[in-house]
Amino acid sequence: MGSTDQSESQALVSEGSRERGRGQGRGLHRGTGKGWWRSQARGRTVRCFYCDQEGHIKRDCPKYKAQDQSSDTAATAVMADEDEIDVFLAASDNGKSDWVLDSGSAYHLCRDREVFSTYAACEGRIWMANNTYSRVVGRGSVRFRMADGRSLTLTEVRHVPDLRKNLISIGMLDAKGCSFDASGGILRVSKGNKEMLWGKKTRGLYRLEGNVQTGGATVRHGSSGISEKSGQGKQPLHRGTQSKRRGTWRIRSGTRAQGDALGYVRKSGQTRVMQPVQDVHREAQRKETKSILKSCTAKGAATPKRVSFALDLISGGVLSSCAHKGGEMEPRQLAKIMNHSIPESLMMDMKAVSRSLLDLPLEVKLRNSHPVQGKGYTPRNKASPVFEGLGCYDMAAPGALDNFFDQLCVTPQQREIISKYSKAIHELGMDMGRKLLIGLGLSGDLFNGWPCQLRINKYNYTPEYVGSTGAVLHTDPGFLTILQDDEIIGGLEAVHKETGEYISVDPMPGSLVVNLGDLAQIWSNGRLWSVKHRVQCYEGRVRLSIALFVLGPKDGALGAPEELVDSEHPRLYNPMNFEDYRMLRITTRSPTGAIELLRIKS
Ligand SMILES: O=C(O)CCC(=O)C(=O)O
Ligand SMILES: [Fe+2]
Repeated sequence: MGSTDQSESQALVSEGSRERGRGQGRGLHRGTGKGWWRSQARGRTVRCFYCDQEGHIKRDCPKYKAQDQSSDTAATAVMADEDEIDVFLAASDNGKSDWVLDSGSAYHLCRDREVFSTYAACEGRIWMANNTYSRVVGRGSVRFRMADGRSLTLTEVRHVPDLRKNLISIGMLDAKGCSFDASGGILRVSKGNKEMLWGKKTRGLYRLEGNVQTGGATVRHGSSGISEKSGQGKQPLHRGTQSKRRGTWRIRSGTRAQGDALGYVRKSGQTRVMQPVQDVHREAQRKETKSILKSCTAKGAATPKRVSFALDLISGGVLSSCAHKGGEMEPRQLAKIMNHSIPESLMMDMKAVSRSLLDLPLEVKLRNSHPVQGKGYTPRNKASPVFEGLGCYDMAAPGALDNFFDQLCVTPQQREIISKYSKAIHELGMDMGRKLLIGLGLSGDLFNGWPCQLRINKYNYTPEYVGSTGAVLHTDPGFLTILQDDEIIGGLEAVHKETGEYISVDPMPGSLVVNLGDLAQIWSNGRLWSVKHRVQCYEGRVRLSIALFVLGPKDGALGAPEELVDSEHPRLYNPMNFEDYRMLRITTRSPTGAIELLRIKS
């Protein structure tokens, strides 16, 4: 992918991590988040990221503190829930700690607070292979004494009290440059030509040959995420304070678990073929996503909240017809689509190109100008210190992309990728316009000739911003938005229409988020709803998203067509032209409520 951001490859499952401590993740983005930006962040009105009340921050939140203290209880409660393998390993834990290496987990996960040698409480969630979330309550380092006496520290370990299995993520090790070799029932993990750790196969699980070290010995953090000390004097292998069930870390192999169906090593004839771990994860994610989508589109299935908007265009039908329920329209606000027409490789290439464009010097980015504010480059500014965005207005119009390319001195190879992606995403948008009409019992080419804007959004998050807002609560003023959000860093949150709750729209690699804007609500006479959403900073790492905004017709006002207006459905909104509506929102400073100004009083 040609990315320069080392942090981005670390996670493949979704996690919203909102840290209390400051230690983790620092220094990854040197050169950003310097003094001026920090002072901006400090000046904001505070809102608790845990209970959403104003006036205090999460660290001081009484509810957060209460849950934090009760996390030990939660960890104890899961003891009764061990499966057979866990019980076996726990029972055999006579002075040895059991750690499992896992190709299905995107993070190192540990359920025991007391084994961490460094620790910062945080709040987040992690998507598990059984399609549920578990709470992340902290992160830090865990030290091991390997069987040969070397000391090893695993960093960036998430503390997940609900966990049934403690896992060392092969994906994370891979992202840190480790290589793997499995033979004779031993899995060896090396870095360069140095062996870092190894696991022995027991009942299909590779168990780390080493012991957790607790206590105050020095911890040295390596940039690789694993640090190593050799030749240390003997230390107690296992402290008396450790519980029996501590440290059941396994290496999962082959067919053992749902999220792990592929294993990390494939055999081809007699030759062992190492499959790129990232590919394995992506495949596992795809499978997981599909099964979630299946479960939530299945008849009568209880839909878990986090995927309540999930929608599969292939199995679920078109956007709006999918929203029909018992003949009645149940408007959808936001959908996550898989199985769309855009190849994942193209999405990733576009992300890589976008990242490099936003890494250009400021003076170059400023050349992406447009007479209308917000349609070209939006630099970071006082009101929005983390956000910047590049824009190509009316991207399907002749010459628009070429102009964008010239402004930013885009290379021929980058041009090809952007052109391909723009064509594909634009076609998808147009297709959705047609399908929307079909879903409403109409026909035609709804979006034909409408200007669309391509925008590449970058959120320059650093740890100081965790818990703050990257994009304020808003609705999109246009008709439809198709977003390729960050495949790793979450943060997009939509407001549930009925409950008013924030629902986090978590990353799912390969998926696109589709949401409707104000113009869709006006045009559909209230059958479709625009969704209020915002972007929060969950992690102090750069977040990147690419949006296609289908805006509105170039000329003339857009209102509900006659077919959607009758005595039972009187016209709700006065028609309006997109640009006028956009100005109305700006002048009335109404990023969410301007549509009410168009409501026809009955
Ligand atoms: O970056 C995102 O995830 C959402 C961006 C967004 O809401 C917008 O550009 O309107
Ligand atoms: Fe938006």
